[in-house]
Amino acid sequence: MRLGGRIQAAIEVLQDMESRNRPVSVALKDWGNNHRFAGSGDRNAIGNLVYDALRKRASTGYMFGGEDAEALIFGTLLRQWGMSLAQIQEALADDKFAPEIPVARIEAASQKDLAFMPSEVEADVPAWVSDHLEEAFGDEWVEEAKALAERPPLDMRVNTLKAEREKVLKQLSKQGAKPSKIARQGMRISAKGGASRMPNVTAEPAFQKGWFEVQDEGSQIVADLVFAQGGEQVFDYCAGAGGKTLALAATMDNKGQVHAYDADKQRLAPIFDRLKRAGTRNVQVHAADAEIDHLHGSFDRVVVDAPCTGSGTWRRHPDAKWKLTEDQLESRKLEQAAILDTARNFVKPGGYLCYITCSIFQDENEDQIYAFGDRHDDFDLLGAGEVWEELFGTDAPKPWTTDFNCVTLTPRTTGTDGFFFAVLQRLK
Ligand SMILES: C[S@@+](CC[C@H](N)C(=O)[O-])C[C@H]1O[C@@H](n2cnc3c(N)ncnc32)[C@H](O)[C@@H]1O
Repeated sequence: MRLGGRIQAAIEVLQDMESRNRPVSVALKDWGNNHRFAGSGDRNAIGNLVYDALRKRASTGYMFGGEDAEALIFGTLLRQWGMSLAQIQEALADDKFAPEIPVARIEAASQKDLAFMPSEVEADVPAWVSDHLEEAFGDEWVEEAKALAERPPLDMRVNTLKAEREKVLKQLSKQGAKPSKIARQGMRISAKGGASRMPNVTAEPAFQKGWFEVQDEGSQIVADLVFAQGGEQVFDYCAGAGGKTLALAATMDNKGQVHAYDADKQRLAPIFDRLKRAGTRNVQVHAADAEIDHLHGSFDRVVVDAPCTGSGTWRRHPDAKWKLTEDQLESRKLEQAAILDTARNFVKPGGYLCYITCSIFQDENEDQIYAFGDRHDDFDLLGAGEVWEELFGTDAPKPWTTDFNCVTLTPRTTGTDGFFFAVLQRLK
């Protein structure tokens, strides 16, 4: 396919997503199934166009006077793919699959006065979200939000149970993998622009052999901040598909025990294959409440990687940014408080309760921790900032922190997805 056909396809995917209220991944997959002739390069380019368009939906819509699919896709070519109108015209000339170029709209958008663009539009977030971001980041909230509207890199974590980072980096050097700036076992392939493709690293023999996992650097860092030590008893209470479980087991060098539990069996299901491939021998998986009741008061560390709005992952899931509602945020907050209150029972006296979210909203983060402290005076909030310096030194990029206790990672500060980490110690 030439660029014209790809543009037309991206417009159709956005329209389909909108009219049938479907996730972007489903609309893209459906388009692929209905257009079997399209090669992987075409699918990738169409996906890039659609995801980039969603990342800056509000600001592009503002420039074009509407958030319709035509405006968003041509706006993406101009703003994010760096093409001029003349270049677009040249690329689409004599392409019978190309849509008509909205020349007048593009010219008007290029001349639009942006001086009065509302902050939430510049930030590319829903209007109701701006208060939450301002609460979290003060005057810097727009810059923080803008960094969440950029393309993310591909991050991987080396599985130290099977390989050393140097060795895996060598294997992936052709793909452009470099050591991460913060995570000690991290590797990164940076995002490039336009129709560029991320390599399919899971097809690499090194992945099949379990030498590395695909995991955002922020997720690796918060797993590291748990500070699990070999020989300890650790409970991953919201284990999901096991991203943190695998990282914890590797940090502990297969010594001690990691117990992995999730209230949702379906989410837990992939963990078994992943554990096998990674060569972990110290993980017990629990899919039923009855299996964990007797574990009260027995853990050195309990990790609550809580269900949340996922606002820290909007670079990777830009459609979720526009679908999130205040009601959903309120529901997540109630769940988080209830899970913390239950999970604390598993911590032994002197042990630690680690709270993680992939959200950047204070109401899901600091506010939850301070409210938990008010409800339970047998827990003390410790300084995660000190653990940070011990693990990553003082030269690495620093997270956002208001009090040196709780830390918030963001694309702008740490170059990672947005994550929150806090640790409390059980006193008695
Ligand atoms: C952020 S995800 C976990 C991601 C996972 N730890 C990882 O690193 O890949 C949150 C998980 O919490 C689980 N969850 C929701 N409510 C729960 C509850 N009441 N008890 C335990 N887990 C719960 C969800 O099923 C979901 O898998």
